[in-house]
Amino acid sequence: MMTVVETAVAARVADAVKIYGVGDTQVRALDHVTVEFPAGRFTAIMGPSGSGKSTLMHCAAGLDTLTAGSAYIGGTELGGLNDRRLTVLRRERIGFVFQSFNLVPALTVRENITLPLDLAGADPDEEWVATLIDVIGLGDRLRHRPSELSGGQQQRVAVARALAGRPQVVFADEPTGNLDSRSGAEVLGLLRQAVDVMGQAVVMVTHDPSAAAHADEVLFLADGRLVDRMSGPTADGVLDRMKAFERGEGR
Ligand SMILES: Nc1ncnc2c1ncn2[C@@H]1O[C@H](COP(=O)(O)OP(=O)(O)OP(=O)(O)O)[C@@H](O)[C@H]1O
Repeated sequence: MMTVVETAVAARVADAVKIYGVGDTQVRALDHVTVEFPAGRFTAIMGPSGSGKSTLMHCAAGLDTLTAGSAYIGGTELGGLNDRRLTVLRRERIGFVFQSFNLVPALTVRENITLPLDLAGADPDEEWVATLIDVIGLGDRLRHRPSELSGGQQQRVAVARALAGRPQVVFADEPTGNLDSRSGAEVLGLLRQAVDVMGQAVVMVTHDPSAAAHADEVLFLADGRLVDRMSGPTADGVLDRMKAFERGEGR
């Protein structure tokens, strides 16, 4: 019997076009982008300001809709879903980490972590939640509110929340943008662990070459197009590539 080895795709966009505005003010934020985000891999998205990184992430995650082309989470095409089903899909199959943490102030650390499961009406897998709490190192802070935590601690809670439902893919938008380098490195280490130990798919937008160096692959966007990719990135390698783009090479 033949064995077919397939890399599962956690998320992808095909021939994605996103146009904002009309007439003279029209902006083509994505210009025929095709990209796959494999399961069990950490992908970073880089590029100059305005190159379409956030747009790509938002459209891939069903937070915004494409003008043309298609976006999939696993085998599900997002364009075919109504608002209600899209909301359910985001809640059950995608984890989000934002630059500004976005924890619920009135809830405790523990309640924030299990919030996606509570909203989905799912019973938390207590063993899994305990593992996550252990990994983020905040076991003694479970009854605290977000305002009682440092930025780095809050972002570690946000990562645990994103992982709590074992989603098909985690999208992280500048997760280290508001953190000092040490807290940032802790958060990146957590995301890396989620990929290596849990087989999680992670997609991260970042401006920071040393953050991107934690990924398995870096995708480079310029003017809404995918212009390059780098496997096994190093911070220096990514920085050199970014500088080359700024000089206008390789477009
Ligand atoms: N809601 C919107 N309305 C109009 N234009 C928009 C909108 N959102 C983004 N754009 C434009 O689309 C282009 C891509 O924006 P996007 O935010 O995806 O870039 P980015 O690479 O994430 O930038 P940054 O690194 O500055 O966050 C930019 O020219 C931006 O001005």
